[in-house]
Amino acid sequence: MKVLYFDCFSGISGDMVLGAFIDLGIDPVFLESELKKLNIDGFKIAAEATMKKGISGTRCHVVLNEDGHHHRHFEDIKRIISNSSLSDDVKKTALAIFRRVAVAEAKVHNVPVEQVHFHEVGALDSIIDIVGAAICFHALKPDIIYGSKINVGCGWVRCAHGLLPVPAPATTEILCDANFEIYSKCIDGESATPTGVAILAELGTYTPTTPSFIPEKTGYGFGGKDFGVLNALRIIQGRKSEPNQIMVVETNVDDMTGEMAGYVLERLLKNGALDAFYTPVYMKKSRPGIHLTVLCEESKLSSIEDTILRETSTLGLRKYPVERICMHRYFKNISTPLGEVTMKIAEHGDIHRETPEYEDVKKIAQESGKSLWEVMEMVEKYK
Ligand SMILES: O=C([S-])c1cc(C(=O)S)c[n+]([C@@H]2O[C@H](COP(=O)(O)O)[C@@H](O)[C@H]2O)c1
Ligand code: NI
Repeated sequence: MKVLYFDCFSGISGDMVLGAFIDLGIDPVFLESELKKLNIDGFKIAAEATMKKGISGTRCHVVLNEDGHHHRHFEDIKRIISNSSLSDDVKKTALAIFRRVAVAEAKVHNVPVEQVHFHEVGALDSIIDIVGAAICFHALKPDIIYGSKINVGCGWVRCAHGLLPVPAPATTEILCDANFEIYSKCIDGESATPTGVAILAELGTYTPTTPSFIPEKTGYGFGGKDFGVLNALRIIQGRKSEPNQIMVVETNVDDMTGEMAGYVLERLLKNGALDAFYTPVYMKKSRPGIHLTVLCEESKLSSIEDTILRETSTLGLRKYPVERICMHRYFKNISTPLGEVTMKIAEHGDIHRETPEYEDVKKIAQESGKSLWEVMEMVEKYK
């Protein structure tokens, strides 16, 4: 299982993310050629291997020519990304990151999301940072990205609105919709930007302490400012064995129709649940209700939580980690006089169990006119 750990000891910005990904091994030529699929001119990726505070890493920034300094609305940005020839996965991730920035700006400036007018954040370099991060993410295909506490800096930052407090209002709103702890230490200035925080909030899972995994390599992406301390995002890449720990997410509802309940299970399984099921319960005021249980990997937690809160009538949910034991499973085909049957084999220690796939047994029973019992007995003789 591939792990990336974003160590945000001096915050995170779009440039720092791209720099760290390139330092980790993403080819800048590949990145630029993918970005050209946006069909917009006026930019170049400048990635330079360099040293800061004696540490080698990569400084990456987007170089814009005159055409690049456009102001855009969220609608324009959505159109550019959707109409590009990037993969659907990259488009989906980039749009989700941008939406976080747009929702935050809408809230801060009290305008509808679609009409958010990006001056700095919407400038071409943010599009490049966000789409670039999505490209790197889908190229590396991590199973999980962990994110540390974020050192956001302190003081004031000068931007198009004037002098704003750090973290900037947009950054703060993005953080309010994420689940990352923030702090400020040793940095006078803005170390976490809206773009950087939105990327981490979308791709990452917060971890208050260093996660347990086997580190394999590191990438340092330098920021452009000099804060006196090392201004870099460090991504540590590593691996850990397949999770034997999964999450259980639960909620109770008593005011959904049966049709809605069925739909919710379909959505949950589509959005990454390992299993999802209902148990009948009696709730307050003796109301018959349903208890929803969802099993999922930690990396799918935010998608599962979102589905439950969006698609059910619940006002909250519970979640907790559980250990699981999985038997090793594989398949083999056997030939019988009535046709091929796939056997599912499950093993654990000295336990060995072979079971015919139900759909194969059913098909043979229907085609031969025999009962399911007779077909099962017949299969036993040929396995
Ligand atoms: O462009 C806008 S509207 C803007 C809003 C805010 C608010 O907090 S509101 C902040 N900023 C600042 O712009 C720069 C660029 O940010 P990136 O995420 O594009 O790197 C940064 O200093 C923001 O705090 C812009
Ligand atoms: Ni703003």
